[in-house]
Amino acid sequence: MSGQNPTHPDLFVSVAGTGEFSISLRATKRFEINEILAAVTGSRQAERTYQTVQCGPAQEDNLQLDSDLVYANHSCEPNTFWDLTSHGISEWHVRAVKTIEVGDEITFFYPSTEWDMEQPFNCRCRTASCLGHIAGAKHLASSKLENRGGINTWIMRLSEEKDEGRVEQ
Ligand SMILES: C[S@@+](CC[C@H](N)C(=O)[O-])C[C@H]1O[C@@H](n2cnc3c(N)ncnc32)[C@H](O)[C@@H]1O
Repeated sequence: MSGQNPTHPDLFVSVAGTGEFSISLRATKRFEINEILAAVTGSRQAERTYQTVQCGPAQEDNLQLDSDLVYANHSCEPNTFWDLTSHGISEWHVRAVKTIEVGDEITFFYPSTEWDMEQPFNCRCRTASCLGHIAGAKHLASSKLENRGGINTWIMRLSEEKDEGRVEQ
């Protein structure tokens, strides 16, 4: 749980009870734009939960993270991209898309990995471009996803197939 046995204390730690969320992930070092924070590791599982990260186009493509990355919250203006596009799990990683200062919350855009979330929520990221309800990419227009960038390619593909009426998930 939060605060116990941190997995990457020199990079980030989970913090309980500060700000908007019960648990959030905070940087313990500064990261430059495009710097890789950490590998995304865990075990594949068929069940999708609010704590899994989708790692491919199928309903069964889910990853139960085995690190403090599991505490990363969603933001509509995130400071990281979770690149799970490569076929090899060993290449999956979290990359900074903004400069991240020590103490900043580390966030990512959940619909960049999640097609249809198990547990949608009303977003509390408080950013100017907040989308409000976050339920996964399936519930967003593909044009919106395209314009913002930082979306895994298989999510973009599902979104285009949905536009063409070819996906029923
Ligand atoms: C994997 S957990 C992230 C850590 C979580 N904050 C915790 O306390 O365990 C994902 C859950 O955090 C909450 N969450 C994450 N980002 C959020 C946001 N921007 N607005 C509201 N709730 C959010 C939602 O309940 C979501 O299902």
